[in-house]
Amino acid sequence: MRPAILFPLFAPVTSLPGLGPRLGKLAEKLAGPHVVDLLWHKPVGVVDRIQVPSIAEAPDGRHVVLTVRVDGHMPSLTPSRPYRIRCTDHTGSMDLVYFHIKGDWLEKKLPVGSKITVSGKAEYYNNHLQIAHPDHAAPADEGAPPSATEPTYPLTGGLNPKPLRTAIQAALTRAPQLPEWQDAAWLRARDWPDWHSALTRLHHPVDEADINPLGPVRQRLAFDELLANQLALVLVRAQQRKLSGRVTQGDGRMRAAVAAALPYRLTGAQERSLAEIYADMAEPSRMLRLLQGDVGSGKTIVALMCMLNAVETGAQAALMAPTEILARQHAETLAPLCQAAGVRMAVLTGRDKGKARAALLERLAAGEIDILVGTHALFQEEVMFADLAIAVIDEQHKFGVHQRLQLAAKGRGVDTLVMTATPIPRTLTLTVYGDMDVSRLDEKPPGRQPVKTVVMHADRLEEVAGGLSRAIASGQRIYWVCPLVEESEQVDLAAATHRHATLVERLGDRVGLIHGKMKGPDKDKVMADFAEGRLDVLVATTVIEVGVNVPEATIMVIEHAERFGLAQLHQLRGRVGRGTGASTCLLLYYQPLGEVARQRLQVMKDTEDGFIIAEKDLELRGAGEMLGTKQSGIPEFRLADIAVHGELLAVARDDAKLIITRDPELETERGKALRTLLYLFERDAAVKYLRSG
Ligand SMILES: Nc1ncnc2c1ncn2[C@@H]1O[C@H](COP(=O)(O)OP(=O)(O)OP(=O)(O)O)[C@@H](O)[C@H]1O
Repeated sequence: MRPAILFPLFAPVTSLPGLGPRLGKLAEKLAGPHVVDLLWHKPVGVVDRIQVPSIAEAPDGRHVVLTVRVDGHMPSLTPSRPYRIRCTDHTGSMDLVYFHIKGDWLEKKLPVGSKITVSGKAEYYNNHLQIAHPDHAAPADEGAPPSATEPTYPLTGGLNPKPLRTAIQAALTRAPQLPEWQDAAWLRARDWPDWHSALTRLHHPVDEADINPLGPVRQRLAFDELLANQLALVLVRAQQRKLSGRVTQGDGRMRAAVAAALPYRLTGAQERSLAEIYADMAEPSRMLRLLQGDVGSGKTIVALMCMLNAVETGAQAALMAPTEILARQHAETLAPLCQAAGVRMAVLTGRDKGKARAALLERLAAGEIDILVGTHALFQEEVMFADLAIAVIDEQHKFGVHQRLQLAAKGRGVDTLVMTATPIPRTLTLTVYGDMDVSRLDEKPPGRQPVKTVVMHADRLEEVAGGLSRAIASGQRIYWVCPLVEESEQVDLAAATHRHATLVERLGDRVGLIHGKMKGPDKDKVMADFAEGRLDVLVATTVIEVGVNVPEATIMVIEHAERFGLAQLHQLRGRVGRGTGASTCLLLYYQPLGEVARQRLQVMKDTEDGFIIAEKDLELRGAGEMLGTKQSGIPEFRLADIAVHGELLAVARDDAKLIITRDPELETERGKALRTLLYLFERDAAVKYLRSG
């Protein structure tokens, strides 16, 4: 359970002064639901104010604080004119300027003849000093004048700097002194402050160094966050090791039957990865291995072979996919091969209900199903295996680390193989998977031709559509991916429906539409129609993003390509070029491209190597945005920035391993402090793996 000392930090943001229900909602949107989230909200700049003795001495462009006398109010006469307050001192006059406000309340607050302190950016118009929207203007004898330096924060519409700053300052007063979890010698060597001082300096910066990502304050806090992340992963891993595994070594007969039925030979990379996996399965400890293979590298057959290795011993295997479409597709690919090997395979997704489902579960529990393919429905409690020996999880980062273990818990000594096509740069792999063993499919099946990628403005849409009718006439199949509209499936859908209608008009009725809101069986039907050639064109929202395999499809059109993340474009493009035919990918953009957008699309033109694309993406956009979506499973760091703190990540990994070797249950003084660190960064689940956790 979370220690009491942290309770104040996990109170809702609305418990902070000034954050009522309305502003509270905005603060939550901006930073997160808890007080601690405001502490993690980093300043982006520092206002550096100077006290000036008189109007004549205020330097242009600087933030100044000065004391003046109110001479008169000049209300705005038309909406386009600002409200002005004329002020003077013994050296001259100046104006306070307010746009778009009715200033009645200002006359009361700053009455004519009163002495006031004002603070804001000094600007000269026609040699006359003015301060537009001062951040402070109050009677000189009322309250403290603003401090010399003040942080500025990222904002969201409707939440002004002042209430946000007040709330963050209040959050800071709730931050307790916590026992030190970092190694004292390491802190001294780096000259880093303790946690509380670091936070205080972050939110009361004296200069730019206090908010600079490479300064000691940010580095300390980033390292705390990275250590929490790595420690949690190491604990999960250690937990896996504690559980006993099993030795799995099939006799090879089923695999031989499948190999004989395959229309191709395995690539060198597939053989190599399989050898690694078999060796791992033969060890008495549990396997926890990542199979990383770029789009179209042939992971599915590798998955089947490892599952057969287990089935040959009389045990069972599970293959879990992130979506219904993929689960069904895997099942379809595997069915003929399973049949050839005399293996009983079944599919279970959320869609299976009633009697059929009950019968399936019964057969599974009785050991009459050898391989179960499905979606996260496999996690359900009623799903019980007779003897599960291996769980293969496709595109695991859509699931969580803990879900992965949940599936492994359905058997005795279950080996886990996680498959991913998302090319995650090496630095980031660590944050998602920690120190998993990795097998790589770094070679594509022979005969693949490079996908020709063309970037063009959408005003050539007509031309593109014309080209498509020629392609269809020559028997090609086409994906048409519709614009991605952030956070609005509804609008995505409208765009796809509209595009479908225009393409039907132009190309006839062999144009299908598939989107996330469709019912499962309808989706299956459209997919099958496209895969089997009854449809020439498939208009889709991004539901086809991962894993769909129709080797005959050779053209991919992506509208509004500039809105997609590079990793996503790479995934989408990976849907073509999967057979031996020459393929093309058209990236259409609408807005004139900015420099970064242009460079990103250029990367897509230049290379098909997922790892290069991922590294470039990281470089061009920063880790936070890389995969765009929250469910990508890549932890969203609040204080660390992987593009800047990559080196610290490696240190955190080594540190975490060392800590767990020396103090596996986190029971020493430092160990206890580290538990607090895990709670602070909401890695509660990891603490549960500890004795008395
Ligand atoms: N050794 C091989 N030789 C020829 N073709 C192969 C080989 N291995 C796999 N394939 C074929 O390559 C295609 C892609 O394989 P698969 O669907 O397993 O890719 P994947 O790695 O899952 O890719 P993605 O992550 O993009 O879905 C399939 O049509 C498959 O039959």
